[in-house]
Amino acid sequence: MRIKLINPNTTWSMTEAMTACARQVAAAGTEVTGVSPEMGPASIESHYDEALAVPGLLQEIERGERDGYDAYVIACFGDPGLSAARELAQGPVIGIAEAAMHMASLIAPSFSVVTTLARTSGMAWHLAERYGMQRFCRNVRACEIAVLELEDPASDARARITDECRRALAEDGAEAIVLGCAGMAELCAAIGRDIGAPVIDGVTAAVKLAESLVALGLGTAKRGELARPLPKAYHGLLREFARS
Ligand SMILES: NC(=O)NC1=NC(=O)NC1=O
Repeated sequence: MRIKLINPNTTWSMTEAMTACARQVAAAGTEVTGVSPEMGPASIESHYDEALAVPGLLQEIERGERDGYDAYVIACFGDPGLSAARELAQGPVIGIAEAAMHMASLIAPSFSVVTTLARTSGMAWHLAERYGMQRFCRNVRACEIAVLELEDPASDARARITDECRRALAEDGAEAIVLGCAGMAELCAAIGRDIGAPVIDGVTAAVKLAESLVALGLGTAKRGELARPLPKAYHGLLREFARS
């Protein structure tokens, strides 16, 4: 099977890192292709960034449909454009926040999210509510690390994230941790060993969920809300999004 992993931000080094993590867990018969859109923000740290990431993301979904991909992963913790992407896709489209929260709920009665900037915490709380995860989610903690700082070898990002994870276990009563950024995927295993508790990265969780759904012959339900968008005109820069 072929899975298209879309990092909605335009930082290709981050795309390559998360795709490598995805390929490490992918089954033998699964081909994972990682891409960033041609247009969009270098990182997604606000509602504004998220809104401007969606057109490029949807372009990649449309291209994926044309190229015959079996499933998609939206690899940004805000799950940007998830429902719109599901309207375009025949196969499953999995957001990393939804995937990580559901996986955490299967192995622990409670989890805390450890994320980047405090200003994105509200978005994580909103997703927990939207996904019915309020009774599991004990807290959303921010390390005040910019997304692209995660890639800086000179940054103390791993130490700061690990310390916040420890505080989540001690203070929130969380029994598992959900990493709140695709850029943290490479740190997941090491942090899990350091803190002695399950740490879930949404990128790898989403790849395995996508694989499972495809293996079960399950795709996006296309009868109602997630049916293909209706044909209509789109103007200006969005002109190319018109479909017959
Ligand atoms: N909470 C986050 O920082 N999410 C993210 N921003 C990105 O650019 N990628 C993410 O996963």
